[in-house]
Amino acid sequence: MRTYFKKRYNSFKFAFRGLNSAIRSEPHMRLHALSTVGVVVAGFLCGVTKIEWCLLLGSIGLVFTAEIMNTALETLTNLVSPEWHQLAGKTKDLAAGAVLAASVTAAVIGAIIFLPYLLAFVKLYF
Ligand SMILES: Nc1ncnc2c1ncn2[C@@H]1O[C@H](COP(=O)(O)OP(=O)(O)OP(=O)(O)O)[C@@H](O)[C@H]1O
Repeated sequence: MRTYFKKRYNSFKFAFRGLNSAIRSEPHMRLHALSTVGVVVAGFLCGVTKIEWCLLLGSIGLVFTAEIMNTALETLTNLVSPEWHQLAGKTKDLAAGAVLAASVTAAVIGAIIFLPYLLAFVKLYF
């Protein structure tokens, strides 16, 4: 039982190490972190509903997950194929495509949620 908990503890430790490494070494991750702060502040300012919070947080998680998987695949590709190879390029392009798909989805969800609040604000004050 003690070994079980020790193993789970180590798994979390390694996972947090990966998250920390991604945030420290990837400029895109810092951009995502900054966008996250912006979205959370905007969410509080607009007073978004519970469902809207869930959609926003889900989108944030989706983008972070895609970016970390992209970093993992880039790192592995650099290890396995540091020299130019068509398949290495394809792997990196696919991983980058996943980040783009997640980011566009998050941007559209953000626009659907925040635009009505923005329009209401504009109508009220202008
Ligand atoms: N070993 C390789 N063989 C073939 N093409 C590669 C290789 N490495 C990179 N490429 C091509 O160059 C593009 C950019 O690769 P790079 O490793 O610079 O990724 P990046 O998207 O700039 O990463 P970062 O997230 O660090 O900015 C890849 O998407 C791929 O098309």
